[in-house]
Amino acid sequence: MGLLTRVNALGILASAEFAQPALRLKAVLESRGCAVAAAVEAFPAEQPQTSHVQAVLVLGDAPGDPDAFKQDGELGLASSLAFAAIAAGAPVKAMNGKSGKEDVSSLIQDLKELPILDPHEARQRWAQAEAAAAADDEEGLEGALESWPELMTHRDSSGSTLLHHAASMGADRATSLLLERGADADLRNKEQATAGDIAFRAGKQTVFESLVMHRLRREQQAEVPEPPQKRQKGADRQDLAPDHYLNQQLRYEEGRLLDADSKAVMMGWEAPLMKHHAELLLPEQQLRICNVGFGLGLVDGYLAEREPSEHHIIEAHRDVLAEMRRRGWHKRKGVVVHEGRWQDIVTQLPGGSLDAIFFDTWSETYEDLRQFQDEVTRLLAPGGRFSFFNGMAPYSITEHATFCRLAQEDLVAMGLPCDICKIELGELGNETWQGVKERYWQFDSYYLPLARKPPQSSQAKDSDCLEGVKGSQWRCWPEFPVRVLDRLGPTLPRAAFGLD
Ligand SMILES: C[S@@+](CC[C@H](N)C(=O)[O-])C[C@H]1O[C@@H](n2cnc3c(N)ncnc32)[C@H](O)[C@@H]1O
Repeated sequence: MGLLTRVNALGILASAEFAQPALRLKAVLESRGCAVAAAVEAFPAEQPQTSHVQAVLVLGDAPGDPDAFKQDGELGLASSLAFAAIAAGAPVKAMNGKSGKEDVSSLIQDLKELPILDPHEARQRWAQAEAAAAADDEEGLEGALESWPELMTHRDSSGSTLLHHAASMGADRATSLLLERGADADLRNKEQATAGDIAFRAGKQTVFESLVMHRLRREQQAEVPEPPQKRQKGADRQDLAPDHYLNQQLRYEEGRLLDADSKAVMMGWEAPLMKHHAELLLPEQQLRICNVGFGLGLVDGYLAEREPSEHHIIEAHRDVLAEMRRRGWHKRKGVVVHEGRWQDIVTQLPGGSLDAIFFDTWSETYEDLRQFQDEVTRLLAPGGRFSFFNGMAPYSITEHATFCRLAQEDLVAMGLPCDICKIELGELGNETWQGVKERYWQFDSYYLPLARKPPQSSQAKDSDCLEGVKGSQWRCWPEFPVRVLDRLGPTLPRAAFGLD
């Protein structure tokens, strides 16, 4: 009861037998100024009056229809708000059975009689918790959360949670406490920034790292991978099936390769990056390289300049293969073009037959990259190098750092420690993206991964990652790949990347 008088946004999940009490309760709460997102089984839902809820009431026994709350539309929206709040640590109260119905009735009665919470008092409670979070006052914060658990899911007028405030001040103990209590680190404020993004902007490395690692551990524990976050260049929310892309007609225009939907498969601005990848993959002549994904042929051009003894190219798209033929790649000395998907080709290449591998496909997810990495260990000769276009999750630096670290952890587990070379890319400018449906990159810094298979001989130097290219900076494993002082440039809205 105390809780219901304090929250100003409540979620209700009710089974059909509790429909009437749930609707009466909703009406009385709304009359007291509390926004309600009610998902009532078998009852048409109204648009929730709120975008987040602070506490959840579960009314009734299990719903008759197991999928009752998963539907599209308002019912599903209201229930997903409630489930998200539960996941974010919101207090939950359940009432069921005959006594539950009686309890709801008396609750309604009591609410009608009770004075409405003084908004000034509510603001004071929030201010107290926010100050404790920002000051890294663990005890004060714990006390506030014990008394008012709904503060865990409260948002202020900027849409920020306590975790955002702790992160902005670099309050690491408060951040850990909030995360331990289930605070949702994915929540975005009105500027679409997560707590991690805020820590980055505020220059708080320790808190940034702990939020990234928290996100990473969740990712690793997720039974079902979360596709939108595992976004390789171009993979869209639905994770386009590769066949779909392969059946599209592509067009080469003004230094770009576009798909049928005008999404950019590859763009000329990546040329300096491709050059860096090529230089680092082939530090000397007469090495054996395999590149996956020809695109504009930029990286292959730079690789060829370094005179490899064998140059394998795997390419799946007929339009790209036609362009390669037109440009004479099939007849080049030392070049072997493998026509088809890498998934069907790499297993046929002999183990230990390559000194370097580059991977840059399109419309594939992190899972595909990980699957490819399984083959890399087998294909590389001792001392061999592996790199890939690192365009993962470009819409948020926290997400990007999470995937950089995930890839590093996956690679090291396969015996391929991976260093990161930070390249200053500079601002790309809006004009770069004109005529392209969605962006696939935004940061002024690029985190180039270079994994190496340990050499057999003990004489091999292991410091050669530090012989970086001009203007580069190395973060050698296990150093953290992203630093809060790295220049990123202005942050773009997620819509620029085709996300909500
Ligand atoms: C981003 S482009 C590569 C750009 C290239 N690094 C360059 O420097 O121009 C991606 C390429 O991967 C190809 N591709 C996509 N999926 C593939 C797959 N499963 N196997 C082989 N090639 C694939 C695409 O057709 C496209 O040519």
